Amino acid sequence: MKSDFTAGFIGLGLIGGSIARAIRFFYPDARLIAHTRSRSTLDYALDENIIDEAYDGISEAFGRCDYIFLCAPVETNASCLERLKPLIGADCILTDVGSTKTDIHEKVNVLGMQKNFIGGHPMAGSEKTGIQNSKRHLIENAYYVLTPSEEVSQEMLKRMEELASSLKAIPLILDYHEHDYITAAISHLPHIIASTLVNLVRDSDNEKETMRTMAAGGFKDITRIASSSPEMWEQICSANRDNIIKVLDNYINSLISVKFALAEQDAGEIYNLFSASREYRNSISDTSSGPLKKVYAIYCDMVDEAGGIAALSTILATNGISIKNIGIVHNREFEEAVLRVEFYEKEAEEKAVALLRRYRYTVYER
Ligand SMILES: NC(=O)C1=CN([C@@H]2O[C@H](COP(=O)(O)OP(=O)(O)OC[C@H]3O[C@@H](n4cnc5c(N)ncnc54)[C@H](O)[C@@H]3O)[C@@H](O)[C@H]2O)C=CC1
Ligand SMILES: O=C(O)C(=O)Cc1ccc(O)cc1
Repeated sequence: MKSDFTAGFIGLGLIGGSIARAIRFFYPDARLIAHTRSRSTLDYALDENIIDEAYDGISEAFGRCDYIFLCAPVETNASCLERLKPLIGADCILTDVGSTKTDIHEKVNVLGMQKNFIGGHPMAGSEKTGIQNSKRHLIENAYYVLTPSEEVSQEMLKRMEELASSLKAIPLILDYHEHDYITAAISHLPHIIASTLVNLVRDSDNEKETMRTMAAGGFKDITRIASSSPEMWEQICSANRDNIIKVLDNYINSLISVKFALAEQDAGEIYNLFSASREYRNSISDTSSGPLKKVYAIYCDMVDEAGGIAALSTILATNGISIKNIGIVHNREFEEAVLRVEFYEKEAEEKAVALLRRYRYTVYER
């Protein structure tokens, strides 16, 4: 794969910005061009050296691209295809990052653009939006689903897989219908559940807002994604309506079963609910790839148990590194107890490893 390619971006927020940053880092000779809705995003991207050229519309310049990434909300991505059709070259890989795939594939089929289109969906991200929150590490170790059109050549698909791998993501080829059923269950329904739960609490609260005040760990854990972009999620839900309705029906039935079990005082059934979910949830690794938050943790040999935590956290704090979590771990993986230190982001983890090694700590990265 050549390294001096041109990549175009339409939409340059959390996901587009993160992919552009990763390309800039791994391919310093690549040329990056972009169009987004707001001029301030383009100016920011130019100032931060994320892109080389900015355009206020989908101009002829996109005809020079070896890759075009559609990184706007899903309806906007599909609506750009018609304008791109006469511009793109025969070897251009046209891809998107949208959370739904059937809608855009159907538009590609109608327009006869199957030879160029490989659907894409990096299974990474967060409730945040905008290029200011983008990070070159965002897609690292995350599955990057690819849904090639039937007419895409093996050579083009290989190029796209190689690009995703070289940006440190893990390509995973899926049929686009299957993709949309899977994401309805593991991503779209959970967003609906989080938002309806938050709104239920808001509507059930008293005037003093005691529920809001007391809302604790578990509630916050499962409702983080209720802070996601309404514009983006309305479009995802509309585009994947049929699949979401199917899994929503199953979910409503399971809630009704819980209600019956409670009414019937069926303790066994309630116990089974929690024990089955515990077993399955524990089998999903928090460090594995996917839309679950990535964990940036390191392990250090303890120098002395009593002052160990204090000494290490002082070294990190005085060097401007924030700790998300710190604690002593005893398990079979390590001979002696070790300190587990968790960070908010990859950069902090990398800085801490280098720093602690300079202080002669033995550091394990897992
Ligand atoms: N947020 C997440 O965690 C993930 C989102 N996605 C998908 O990625 C896409 C982008 O999402 P984010 O980056 O999170 O959103 P974002 O809100 O951070 O960025 C969206 C970008 O699209 C631009 N845009 C919006 N309407 C436009 C228009 N009409 N013309 C040109 N540009 C326009 C905005 O200016 C912005 O640059 C969506 O399709 C979403 O389904 C995929 C994986 C994860
Ligand atoms: O914030 C989270 O945990 C997410 O679920 C992020 C996310 C949002 C949309 C996607 O299509 C994929 C991942």
